[in-house]
Amino acid sequence: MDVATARRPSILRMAGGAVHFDGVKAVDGVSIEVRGGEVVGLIGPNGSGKTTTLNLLSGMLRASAGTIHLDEVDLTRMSMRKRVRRGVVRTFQSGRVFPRLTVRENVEAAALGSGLGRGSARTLSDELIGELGLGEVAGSRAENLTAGRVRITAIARALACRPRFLLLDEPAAGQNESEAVELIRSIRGFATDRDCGVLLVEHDMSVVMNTCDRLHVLDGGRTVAEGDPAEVRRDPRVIEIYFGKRH
Ligand SMILES: Nc1ncnc2c1ncn2[C@@H]1O[C@H](COP(=O)(O)OP(=O)(O)OP(=O)(O)O)[C@@H](O)[C@H]1O
Repeated sequence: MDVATARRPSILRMAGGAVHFDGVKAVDGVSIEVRGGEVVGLIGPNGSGKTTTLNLLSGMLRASAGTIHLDEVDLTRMSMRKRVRRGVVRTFQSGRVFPRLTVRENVEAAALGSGLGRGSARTLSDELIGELGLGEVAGSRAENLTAGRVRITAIARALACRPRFLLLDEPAAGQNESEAVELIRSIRGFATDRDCGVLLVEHDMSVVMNTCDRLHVLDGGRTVAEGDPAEVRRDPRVIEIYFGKRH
């Protein structure tokens, strides 16, 4: 590609982000970035600050220190709603859906809400439903689904918003390892096709090893390692956290 015309990927970036709760340093000076089209795994033991980092990036929580930018735009003090309008979309571990609507209606509603017309919303939701393996429950009400399927429906809704950056809180919770890997690969396919950056929280190192472009490891609210998954896997501090005496 001609270097002069090559498009620079968008970047969502937090620099020195911090938040404390009653003296607990939940996140303590974390710098993290995600580029359009890449999938970054945010991992670490219980209580290491993963969800809080997602909350800071999405605007659910305000940082007590540090900055958050989407390219040149300062998001640090911007509300969650405004960040969504700019394309920064977060999902929740519990999966948030309309229980009385069918899976298809849930996904279409999100696509319509993002400004697509009826025909395009239907096409996109059919595509997402197929890709995420929801075809056989497309006509079922969300209230009748298993917890795992509700979570995947919530992910389909988030993708239907056509995000520039997607922040996923344990998308594969409750799935076995091969289902988890398959789900993250599907999300990855959409991210790559649409130049969407994904930051996903995951407990399980083996799930993220083969599905993420980069890993960011937290412990005690601080970054202990980041980079290529194979390198991170060999980092002595990561080995200590995941395979050392503490576990
Ligand atoms: N609203 C809150 N009030 C008080 N303390 C909080 C709050 N939210 C998080 N914490 C504390 O901040 C620290 C980081 O929590 P966080 O939920 O971000 O960790 P996590 O890595 O996502 O953990 P897990 O893997 O268990 O979900 C923990 O010590 C937690 O108890």
